[in-house]
Amino acid sequence: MKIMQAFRFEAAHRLPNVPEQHRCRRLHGHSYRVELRLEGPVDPVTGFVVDFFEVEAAFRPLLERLDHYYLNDIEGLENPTAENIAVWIWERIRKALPQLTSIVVYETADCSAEYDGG
Ligand SMILES: Nc1nc2c(c(=O)[nH]1)N=C([C@H](O)[C@H](O)COP(=O)(O)OP(=O)(O)OP(=O)(O)O)CN2
Ligand SMILES: [Zn+2]
Repeated sequence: MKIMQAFRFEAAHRLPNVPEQHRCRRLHGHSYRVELRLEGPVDPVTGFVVDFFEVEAAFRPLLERLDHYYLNDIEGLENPTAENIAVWIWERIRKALPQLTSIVVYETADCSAEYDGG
């Protein structure tokens, strides 16, 4: 069974490694959406793969580090692309959520990056 829980955060960033004329080199912000995707058997007693409350508790400390911050200031996010944010979250949450299969980070409604550890 597959489950997914989504979270949102607001943050500012700039992409330091794009060409000078690229607009994303300038300071700007996004309303990010993060999807945590998990997979596993359904516990016959609880009816859960993982309790959504447990997923929320695992992600909360990371959300607090991201929401309303300038992402480039965060260690490991000096180049805060959607791809790098997905990897950053994966590396910090995976131990707490062994059923995690992938993380999707949306910068806009139309653009996202998905990381599955591979
Ligand atoms: N592969 C990636 N490409 C780009 C990333 C990224 O993380 N991974 N990021 C950016 C910029 O952050 C940029 O800000 C993206 O947002 P935006 O310019 O708003 O993109 P839109 O297409 O939604 O812009 P419109 O104004 O709607 O045209 C760039 N590339
Ligand atoms: Zn951007």
